[in-house]
Amino acid sequence: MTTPPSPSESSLATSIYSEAVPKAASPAEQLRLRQANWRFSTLCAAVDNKDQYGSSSTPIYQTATFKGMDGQYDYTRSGNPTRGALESHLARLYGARQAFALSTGMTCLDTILRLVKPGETVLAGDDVYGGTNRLLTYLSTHGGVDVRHIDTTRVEELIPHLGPGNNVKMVLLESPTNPLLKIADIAEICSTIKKASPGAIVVVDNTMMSPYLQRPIELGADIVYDSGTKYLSGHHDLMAGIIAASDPELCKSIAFLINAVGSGLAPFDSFLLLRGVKTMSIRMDRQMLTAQLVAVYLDQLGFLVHYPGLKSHPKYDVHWRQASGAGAVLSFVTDDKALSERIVGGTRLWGISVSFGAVNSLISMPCLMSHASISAAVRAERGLPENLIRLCVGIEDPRDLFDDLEHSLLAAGAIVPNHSHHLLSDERSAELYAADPEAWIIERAKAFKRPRAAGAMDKLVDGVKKGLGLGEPPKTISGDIVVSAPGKVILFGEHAVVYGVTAIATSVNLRCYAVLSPRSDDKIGLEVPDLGLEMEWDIASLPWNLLPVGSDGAKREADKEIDLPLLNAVESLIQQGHKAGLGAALSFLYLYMVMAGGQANALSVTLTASSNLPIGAGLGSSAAYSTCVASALLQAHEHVKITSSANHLGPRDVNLVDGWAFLSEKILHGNPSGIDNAVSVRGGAVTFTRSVGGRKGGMEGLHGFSSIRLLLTNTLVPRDTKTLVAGVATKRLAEPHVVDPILEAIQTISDEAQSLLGGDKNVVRQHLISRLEALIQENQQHLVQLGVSHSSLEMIVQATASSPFNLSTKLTGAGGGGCAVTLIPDEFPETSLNALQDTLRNLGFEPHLTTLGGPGLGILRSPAKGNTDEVNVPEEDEGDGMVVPKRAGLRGAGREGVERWATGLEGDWVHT
Ligand SMILES: Nc1ncnc2c1ncn2[C@@H]1O[C@H](COP(=O)(O)OP(=O)(O)OP(=O)(O)O)[C@@H](O)[C@H]1O
Ligand SMILES: C[C@@](O)(CCO)CC(=O)[O-]
Repeated sequence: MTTPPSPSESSLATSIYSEAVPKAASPAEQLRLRQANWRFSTLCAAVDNKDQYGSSSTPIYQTATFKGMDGQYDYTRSGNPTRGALESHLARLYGARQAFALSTGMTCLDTILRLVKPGETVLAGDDVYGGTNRLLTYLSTHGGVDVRHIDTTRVEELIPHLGPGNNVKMVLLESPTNPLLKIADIAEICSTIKKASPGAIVVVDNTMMSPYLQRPIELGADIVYDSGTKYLSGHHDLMAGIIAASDPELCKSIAFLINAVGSGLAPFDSFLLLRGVKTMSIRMDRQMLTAQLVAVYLDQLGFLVHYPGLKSHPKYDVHWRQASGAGAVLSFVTDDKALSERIVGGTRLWGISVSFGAVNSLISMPCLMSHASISAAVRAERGLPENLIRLCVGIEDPRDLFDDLEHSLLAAGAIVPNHSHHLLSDERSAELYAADPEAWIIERAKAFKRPRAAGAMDKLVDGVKKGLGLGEPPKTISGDIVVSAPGKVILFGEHAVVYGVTAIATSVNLRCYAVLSPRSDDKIGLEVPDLGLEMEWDIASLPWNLLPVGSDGAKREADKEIDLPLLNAVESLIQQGHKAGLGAALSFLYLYMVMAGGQANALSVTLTASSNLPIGAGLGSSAAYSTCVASALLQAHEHVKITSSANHLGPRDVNLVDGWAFLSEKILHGNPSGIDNAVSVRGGAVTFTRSVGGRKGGMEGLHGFSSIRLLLTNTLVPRDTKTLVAGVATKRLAEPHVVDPILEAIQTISDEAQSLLGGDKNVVRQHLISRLEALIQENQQHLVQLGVSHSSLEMIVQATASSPFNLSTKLTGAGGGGCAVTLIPDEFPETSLNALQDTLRNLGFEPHLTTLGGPGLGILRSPAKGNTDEVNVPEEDEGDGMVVPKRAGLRGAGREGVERWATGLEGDWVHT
């Protein structure tokens, strides 16, 4: 494999400026001619700025109007000095008479298409950008224009449309096409069109190349346009489009339309684009070098790769005749849509995004993202594979990009270690990379292979390994498992509930969400973006030998107690700087192991969890997380199944999840009562009594809760439930005569609250509220006596109790900071509620009104088979409509976006 010539060395990159300098010319003339010979990179950087103060960078003329009637400019819609400077700079780069800067690439196309009249024909490629396709479709349905999509990589396909009497006004080309990197012979098409249809205009969307690599006007095209959002600006910090043309009449028509419509680029964006373009060639050189390596690597691994830098590209010669580089976008097929989703979902450095051309590397599945606005049927007709992955290479260090991509390919099962080749040693890798990057990447790729492309040697080695009981393909799940579970508010009885006192709690509308996704590299992974946690372990390295003999994975019953030697061994595997991360990883890994029951039954999976609950604030974030972990793992082992007809989870499943979530809570909390997980799994409002010392426990639904308004206020003081629960235990041991009467008093409070909230129709509303307020105050006093309040909580108690609010507040959950809950009576005015929230905010707290009650555990049921290929992407907006692999979507959603992410998923949620 040979690397194509560096673009800066290519003759094409310099050809348009190679005028000879005559010896007899004057110094000024000599300078002009020398400048005319400047190469492309020099032209990019050397902006000809004629500012009156000699400013080095072109100033931003942020003005709509200009004074006086006889100046060069009057109104920014018609012209602006910053835009003007950009346009003359770009005209030189495009080798065109004139360049125009517009608001987006699509605005360019819109402007150009206005040159076509109803009844005329537009011939366009069949692998055009989705947005282009959308606008062309609109033109044909609303503008009476005959739009025909043909394979423009085959000139002969154009011929039938150019017969005598044809009405072809415009031919629209992309080369290379996006995302299949097909090549059209621009010069040949131009000459064919000019001969057969002299009046037709050839337009080239040059965005994939930029004027640095390809200048279609020199090849005979009439108009070229580019999305300036891509390589020209290079940082994805602006939107712009450029049109360039040389025919004076065309230039006049385009200028007329831009002024008439008002689509010229704004001054500030013109400034940014002018700044970006200065580094275009240097950015693209770096991007292309890496793109070539990526293409060689994937090709070497046996994927079908589309990239004109590969000699195997069917139109390699045509491309290199008309362009001086292969660009930095490539695509490859995996033959499996789910596999592609796993690859895309597993990368980190390669961001998931539409668009391309910026300094950051991107990965996407065009059929789900940039080309989603083309229907699945049309995509199939045009040979756009659903599993196609597009890579847009940025300027990062190639070694980091390969580490990331390789990790994801391996985890997804797209490649497996190749037994006949060893991994490159670090020294050899460094040596080869420095000496010959292409040789380095070929060697690197040899250590892996595609699973199905096993050679005879591999088969032999695999066979021997299999015979030894090694080398079985890793067990995994068939698709993503998606679950969610709510947090809770305890209204009465926290802490006391640990000792068998009744507590009253309800779920909140804040939830933890989790995706369990398959992987194929014999590893297990955990990603918790809320805690900045990303970990993975080799399944074989887990302490399986510590599992009790006879564990077989058929765990239908949850373990009641924690196996401490196993827990300690698991803990020693976790290197985590902070306590929260340690707890989350420990409970996950422990449950993972005991639920599998042994290595033979272990599944290679990654759990991704994220929550919009404040973590460690007393709202049961750990129980919501535990419920998600338990329910996802139970489904993975098929102990809990959602049938296509079920509209809720049955009691057996609910109890099973609850049991395992409780075990996880034991790891996180030491001695939990079980109320948090009970509410998280079941949702709604309950009274909960733990079974202690032979006394019967139980749980009952409460229905008088939903109409009561509660204000939750987060003190933002971090605390740890485990420590607080242990503190009460110590106090009780030391002073039972103090603690036991408190527990009894709390029982009395819960009893009264239960009868008030239990749906007794005879209770007058006003009486109900005022009694609940009194009970809240009493309960808070008892919690203070137990030593679990905090000065921040007391501040909230006082602020809410003071005039004019006169409200009752107590801590909720474990206390020691965390959240306070305030009862808001029915008649409490909105203005006062706002004033109260302002007061609390001014004190440095975070108040929010929450909806109480609502569903417990939710499991996402995938859409029925048959519909799965039709992704529900809004037609009108490429960006918002993007469908991202579930795991990556959850990872990137953030606290604000997680609920939107969940409701936007394909399928329906089945709740308890
Ligand atoms: N979204 C999450 N992802 C992963 N782990 C979580 C998540 N939320 C909570 N956890 C785990 O739960 C621990 C917090 O539990 P803690 O009991 O201290 O708070 P809480 O459950 O919010 O409060 P309370 O138990 O008083 O209601 C974290 O340290 C972490 O280990
Ligand atoms: C403090 C506590 O009562 C509630 C924590 O949300 C502990 C428990 O019940 O597990």
